[in-house]
Amino acid sequence: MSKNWTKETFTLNTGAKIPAVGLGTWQSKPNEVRDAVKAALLAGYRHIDTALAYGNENEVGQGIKDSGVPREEIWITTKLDNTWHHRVEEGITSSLKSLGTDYVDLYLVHWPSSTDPEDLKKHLPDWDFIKTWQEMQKLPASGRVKNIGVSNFAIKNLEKLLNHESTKTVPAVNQVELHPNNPSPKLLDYCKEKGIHATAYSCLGSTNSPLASDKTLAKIAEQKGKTTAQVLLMWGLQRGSSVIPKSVTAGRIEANFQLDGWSLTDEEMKTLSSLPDRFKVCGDSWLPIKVFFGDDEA
Ligand SMILES: NC(=O)C1=CN([C@@H]2O[C@H](COP(=O)(O)OP(=O)(O)OC[C@H]3O[C@@H](n4cnc5c(N)ncnc54)[C@H](OP(=O)(O)O)[C@@H]3O)[C@@H](O)[C@H]2O)C=CC1
Ligand SMILES: O=C1CO[C@H](CO)[C@@H](O)[C@@H]1O
Repeated sequence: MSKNWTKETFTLNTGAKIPAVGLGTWQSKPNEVRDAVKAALLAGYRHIDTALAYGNENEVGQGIKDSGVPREEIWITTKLDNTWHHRVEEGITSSLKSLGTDYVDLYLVHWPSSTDPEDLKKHLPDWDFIKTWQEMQKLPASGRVKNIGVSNFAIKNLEKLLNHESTKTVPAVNQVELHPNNPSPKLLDYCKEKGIHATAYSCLGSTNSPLASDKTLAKIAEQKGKTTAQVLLMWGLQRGSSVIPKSVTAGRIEANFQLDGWSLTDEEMKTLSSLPDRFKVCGDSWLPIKVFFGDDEA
């Protein structure tokens, strides 16, 4: 059954409603991201994804103000950087200041890696993401963070977190890489079972996406009279994940939001979920510890 996805939300375990489609901003360059955020909000987007690590929170905040859309109508997600795990309070304070807002709707632990700021090849010896989550859990009481969640958490990391005695708040969201070349059905099922909403990042396969030349995807898009990007977004949405396509190109920002009143059939969904190729945009080789264990793949 087709939906009007541009108005649709997913309800989180806190009762909050995250808009199904958002704008990604990783690799959106300075002087581009401000206009991209404004263009997206004027096109109807109500969800913007950023991170301290992207170095663009300031411009994202400016784009939001330029748009004239009231703050309370917009869902803002930002993320705690790996080298800030032992400074959660400072991390959120810095992000709020850069964004020029009093609160964010969602604050995520960007990776389950407490990286030593003095040496990016090292993990902090006395700090892991369990301690980080203890600090994260304190944030909603202040009103400066409406919901807390995680990102890039494989099942093994989620199990460790959920089974720890200090975990009182189940993450509202796990933001992970999801596209037909990295569909992660086991991880998606696990999140669903635990009441954790999954947001799909690199949902188009990111920059230089191998999916851009996938013949099966191209055929489905042609048959439906849609772009391959629109089909990829619909595939993500129909699996129950919110999607956050990044673009700094006005025409693409608009086209990526044309997701109302059509759908993929069960057969098309199955075909796209069974593409044989596998690739990951964001691996863990750059981190001091392993965070993926294969259970996010499959
Ligand atoms: N939590 C995490 O660790 C991560 C989170 N993310 C988040 O997810 C967002 C999306 O992921 P990202 O990796 O950026 O990649 P996406 O899968 O969103 O792809 C972005 C790329 O696709 C291009 N593009 C966008 N729309 C179209 C279109 N309609 N037709 C053709 N090309 C198009 C963009 O180009 P152009 O801009 O030039 O138009 C850009 O090169 C990020 O921006 C970030 O906010 C991403 C990675 C990791
Ligand atoms: O959001 C992100 C974009 O990619 C980066 C490099 O892999 C990461 O910092 C992060 O996952």
